[in-house]
Amino acid sequence: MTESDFIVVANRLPIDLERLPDGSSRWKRSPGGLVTALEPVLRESRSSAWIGWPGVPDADVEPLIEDDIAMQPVPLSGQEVTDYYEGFSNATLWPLYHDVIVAPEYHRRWWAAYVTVNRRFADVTAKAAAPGATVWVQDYQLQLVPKMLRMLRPDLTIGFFLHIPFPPVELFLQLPWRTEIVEGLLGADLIGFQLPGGAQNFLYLARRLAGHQTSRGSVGLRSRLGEVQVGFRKVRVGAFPISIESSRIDEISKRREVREQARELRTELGNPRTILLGVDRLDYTKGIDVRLAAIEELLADGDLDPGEIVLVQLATPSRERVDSYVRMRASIESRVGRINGEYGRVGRPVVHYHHRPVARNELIAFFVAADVMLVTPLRDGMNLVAKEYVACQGDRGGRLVLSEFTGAAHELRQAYLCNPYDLDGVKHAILSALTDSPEDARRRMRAMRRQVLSFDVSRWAASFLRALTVGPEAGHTLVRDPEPMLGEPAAELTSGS
Ligand SMILES: O=P(O)(O)OC[C@H]1O[C@H](O[C@H]2O[C@H](CO)[C@@H](O)[C@H](O)[C@H]2O)[C@H](O)[C@@H](O)[C@@H]1O
Ligand SMILES: Cc1cn([C@@H]2O[C@H](COP(=O)(O)OP(=O)(O)O)[C@@H](O)[C@H]2O)c(=O)[nH]c1=O
Repeated sequence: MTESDFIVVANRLPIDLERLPDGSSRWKRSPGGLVTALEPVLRESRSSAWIGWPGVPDADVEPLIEDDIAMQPVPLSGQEVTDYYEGFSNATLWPLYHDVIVAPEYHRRWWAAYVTVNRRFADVTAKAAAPGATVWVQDYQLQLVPKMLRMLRPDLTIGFFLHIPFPPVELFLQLPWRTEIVEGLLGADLIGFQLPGGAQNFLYLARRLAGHQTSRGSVGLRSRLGEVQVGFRKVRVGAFPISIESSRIDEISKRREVREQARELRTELGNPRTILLGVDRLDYTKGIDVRLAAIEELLADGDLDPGEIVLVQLATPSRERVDSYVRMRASIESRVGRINGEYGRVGRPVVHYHHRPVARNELIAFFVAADVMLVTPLRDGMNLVAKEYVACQGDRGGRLVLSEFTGAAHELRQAYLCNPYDLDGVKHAILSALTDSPEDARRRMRAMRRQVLSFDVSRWAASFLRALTVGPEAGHTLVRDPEPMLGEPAAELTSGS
């Protein structure tokens, strides 16, 4: 592989290797919003590469070019998939960073695998980067890579972006390896979070846990970066809310064939008066159970007529061997069965539940067909699905019910916002969305479309990379606390991110 000037390093490649029963294999698109967001960024930049895991254990894959993107696979053994990916990444960090919705597990063996795999990613990147290259490390699976890479290649410019929430300080402090993680991240020149709250939580930890001087002023969106003084280096910390290819999705949603596909979907669903839609990876953070519980109660209360509405729930399989995911799937599927058993008729279920990935263009037809989109996570870094729905609405007044605990809710203020822990509040938001006047719904949607169409994914990438390579607006005065760490309550904490 030739050396690259710009490298994205992520746990996954944008394509996953799929092993077929006949022993052959093929590539398919990887799940999740990280890939959705970064794929267009990389497709547009020359002399670039994407370093990541090809999605299956023990895959011996040569570097390849796919869809104009040069890819460098990093292999993981079966045991590493268990300990680093399913274990430390998705049964320790993922629940810890998502408000401990399920209890995080702390195992030294998983941590050791996390260190080993992070080192492998750093080694591969150090070999692939041209002198003075820019490297953009992604997400919670690779938080040690910035420091490891800086030690190997001090000539590189290193950025890091966290796609999931950075947790409140009190929760982060549970982590036995908290200082190593903070110091790992501080190997970067710029650390990006989805929201200012996450950046501020991190600044607090850099000061109190690692004893560095940091700025104290508040961090702004894409501006007013914070700073951490690490020896002679200044590390900047900022908030860069991620987005989507808004105009492309808008354009696809207006195509005649997509509109036709949306009409066919409505017909296939029995021409209900109202189509409600949920689109998620099957993850306990997404609050699929919350929206099902709300719909079940609204049906029981007589506020929804099962003859008039259908809920389509598309649920992509995700992390299927992690215990909490296995339990959540069983409980969601049993609730779907109960709702249909109670309120469906022969050939007319109320909930259409599909446990499979849906291709992007097909998904857009669902967004066009849906009258009400239900996005009810208990916590979510951003939630690109909410933005994609908005981008697909054209001049229609589709209605978005949106959890306050998503990153997207900080930008989409005109959605029907709800607290997913307050079931009555969720029911109320759904009923408001259903009964609001068409003019009001259109007014809300117009405002959200302005936001989504102006702040698209290329603007997200450009703002991060400009701050990384050119340098941002100056930060604030640096301050060191008299006593590094611990135990005392954090006075200026912002919860979540
Ligand atoms: O790779 P997986 O374990 O299958 O998980 C898929 C991805 O899920 C997460 O996505 C996040 O990134 C989105 C884009 O920034 C954001 O909108 C969403 O809120 C996040 O949950 C995860 O962070 C990725 O690393 C995974 O690839
Ligand atoms: C269910 C489903 C989703 N997609 C696409 O995946 C991403 C999901 O991104 P989001 O930020 O909402 O959440 P996570 O990253 O998963 O935590 C979005 O672009 C969806 O359009 C898909 O292509 N197919 C699917 O079936």
